[in-house]
Amino acid sequence: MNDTNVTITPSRVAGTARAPPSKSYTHRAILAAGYAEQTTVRDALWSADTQATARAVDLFGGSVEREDGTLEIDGFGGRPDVPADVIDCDNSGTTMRLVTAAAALADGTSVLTGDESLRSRPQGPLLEAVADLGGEALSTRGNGQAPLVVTGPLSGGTVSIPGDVSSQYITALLLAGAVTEEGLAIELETALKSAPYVDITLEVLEGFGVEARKTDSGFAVEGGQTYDVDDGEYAVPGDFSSISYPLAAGAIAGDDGVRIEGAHPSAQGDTAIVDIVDRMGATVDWDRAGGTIDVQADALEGVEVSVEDTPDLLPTIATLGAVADGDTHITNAEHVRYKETDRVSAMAEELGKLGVETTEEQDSLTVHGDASVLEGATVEGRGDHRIIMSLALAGLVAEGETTIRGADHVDVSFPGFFDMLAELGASIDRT
Ligand SMILES: O=C(O)C1=C[C@@H](OP(=O)(O)O)[C@@H](O)[C@H](O)C1
Ligand SMILES: C=C(OP(=O)(O)O)C(=O)O
Repeated sequence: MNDTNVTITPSRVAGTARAPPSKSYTHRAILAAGYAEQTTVRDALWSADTQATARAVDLFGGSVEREDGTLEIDGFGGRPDVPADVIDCDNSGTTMRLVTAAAALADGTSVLTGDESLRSRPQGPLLEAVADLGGEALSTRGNGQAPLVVTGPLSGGTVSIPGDVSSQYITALLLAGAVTEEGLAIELETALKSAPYVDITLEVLEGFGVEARKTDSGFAVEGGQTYDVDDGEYAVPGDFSSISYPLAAGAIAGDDGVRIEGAHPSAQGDTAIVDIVDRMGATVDWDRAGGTIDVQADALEGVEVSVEDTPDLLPTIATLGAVADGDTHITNAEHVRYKETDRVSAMAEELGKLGVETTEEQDSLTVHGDASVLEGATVEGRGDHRIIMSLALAGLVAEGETTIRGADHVDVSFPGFFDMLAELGASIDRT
């Protein structure tokens, strides 16, 4: 992995692209199916990250079989077995958080690790929550980062947790809480960032017949519940974080229009990208019932956008801002620094190599847009799928050649990304 460089030269794009299935829904559906008896998950995303969650379900005593986009999942019988091996969550934060809480249900000890990026991301608040609930959860280095050692079983109770580091802690506790004896009440110590991701969790739980709810101070889930989906089948909707890339490509280089299929409404906060591209000046039409979005390029103008609810859109918006005229001010962005890379700095520095001026603050990124200054250069993908895909968009308009190093990492969320871009007409050379 990470050996492929991709070179893009200025291109116009046109035609139809299909959104890959949602990564967030797929992770949750795989684990929910692990808690259930037998489930068919249709239209699942099979990417490096979702495969990490499938491996965890296997290690907990379930089984995940794949045929095309369909997963046949046998659950681990309500409570996970103690894994016979270390759980390697690879690059996936969602896997590590969701699996940590699941491991705390097992009657014994689980060990979780991941790649270098994942081993630098914050797990401390979730470890403390597990410990407060009567489990044991340690960072081997004592720095709140993986490798993690988690010992269960915990039986539930009330726990408080910050809401401004990762919403995945809440998701993890809700998914596990449903099969504890006592259930869980989760009290938020701060306002919740990335809140729509918890809405996705509530939607998936409902789909699996599990009741969980918002409370005045946070969230709650009753214990002793059974995961069971109607007709044994769960279907995953299209991914709006992934849709942001063909949508932005159409907005900056789609003179004859780009159509995106598989764009049905769901709880995803990242549907906000449709409105953002519209506000910037592109022509956009979302047929929600038909699940298609049509976008056509136009002169774009800078906007102000809060990414409080939509952290994964920051890299896409930063590239749109670089091509737009005037400043794009991306606010409420501090939690975007805790991803596969510090994406605020990563986008500032890599766009800078293409000649784009930015102003970075702890909680915001301002991109001083001017398409005429974009000039091709060699940029680093930094092992971060969203940085790679967003820099590829900039390559569509930067003069000369833009080479992205380590471009394979798109397989984390969007394995066919460069094929899609090439099919839309982008000039791409892989070496
Ligand atoms: O729960 C999820 O599926 C996700 C939640 C978000 O993370 P945070 O809650 O850590 O911001 C998001 O950035 C990530 O890509 C997926
Ligand atoms: C941050 C992301 O995912 P995760 O937290 O699961 O690594 C992402 O997909 O952008």
